[in-house]
Amino acid sequence: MYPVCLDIAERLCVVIGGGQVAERKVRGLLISAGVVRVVSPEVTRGLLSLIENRAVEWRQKKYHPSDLEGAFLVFAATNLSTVQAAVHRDARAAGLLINVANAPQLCTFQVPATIRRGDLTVSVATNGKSPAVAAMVRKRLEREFGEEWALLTRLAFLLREQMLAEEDRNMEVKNLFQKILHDDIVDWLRERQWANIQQHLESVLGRPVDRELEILIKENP
Ligand SMILES: C[C@@]1(CC(=O)O)c2cc3[nH]c(cc4nc(cc5[nH]c(cc(n2)[C@H]1CCC(=O)O)[C@@](C)(CC(=O)O)[C@@H]5CCC(=O)O)C(CC(=O)O)=C4CCC(=O)O)c(CCC(=O)O)c3CC(=O)O
Ligand SMILES: NC(=O)C1=CN([C@@H]2O[C@H](COP(=O)(O)OP(=O)(O)OC[C@H]3O[C@@H](n4cnc5c(N)ncnc54)[C@H](O)[C@@H]3O)[C@@H](O)[C@H]2O)C=CC1
Repeated sequence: MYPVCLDIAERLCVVIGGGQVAERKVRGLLISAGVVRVVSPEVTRGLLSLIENRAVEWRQKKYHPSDLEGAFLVFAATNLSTVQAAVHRDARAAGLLINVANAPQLCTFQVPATIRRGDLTVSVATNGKSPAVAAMVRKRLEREFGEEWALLTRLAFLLREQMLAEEDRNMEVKNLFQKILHDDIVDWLRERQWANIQQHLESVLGRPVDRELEILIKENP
């Protein structure tokens, strides 16, 4: 398995099945701004409320190959192995990326356990060997990585944007971030110790960082 981050914004993701597993996949897709179509005679309460809010399209019927038209990603998440096999076969034939919830060996992609802190994403996979271990590691990461990591990522982005706009930059960016990113800055961000952050950044960069900090503070008072 080779991990990648897919841009699914505004792309159609078709989920066959409407149980708990389908619902979990749908929620993950919506977080990443995917356009979701669910095909299933029945759906969970959770899916129903997403459908009622028009966050998800529902084809209230059994799977038919035409349901895959226009898809970028396909998920087979029914409880019937014959349906699972048919969706897998049709998606493969159409050259689509396919996740088969009951058959890791048939998946062309698998879904990792994931935490998100702003633009920071941490995903955990076990090559399909133990999703429960993946979920366990995800829970640990949730405790270890708080919302301050969203701030750190945002701040680094604001600083990096400026660095990349300047000339003679490549070596510099790497060296500067080695100096900027240490454990203390994570603590300062958690505690909103803006003065310490400002002092540290200005001593490394040798320039004022009022603009970047103003943006960050406005977003995270
Ligand atoms: C291959 C893969 C395909 C895919 O779905 O993408 C797959 C396959 C299977 N899962 C099964 C079971 C469970 N899956 C979970 C949970 C999750 N499963 C997820 C991913 C994956 N599951 C992919 C591999 C990822 C990896 O590399 O590890 C997570 C990470 C992501 C997500 O689904 O969003 C999400 C946790 C999210 C989180 O908590 O953060 C739980 C726990 C629970 O439900 O609480 C159980 C019960 C306990 C257990 O079995 O371990 C079964 C047996 C079905 C049966 O027996 O009927 C199969 C089929 C098989 O293994 O044959
Ligand atoms: N990959 C994963 O993370 C996990 C996978 N599984 C596997 O995922 C599958 C689904 O699990 P659950 O959601 O718990 O099952 P479930 O029984 O709650 O839901 C099955 C869904 O499939 C729908 N369905 C049945 N026939 C259909 C058809 N012809 N066309 C379209 N939809 C149809 C049903 O209406 C129902 O909504 C099972 O095969 C299970 O073994 C189970 C746990 C975790």
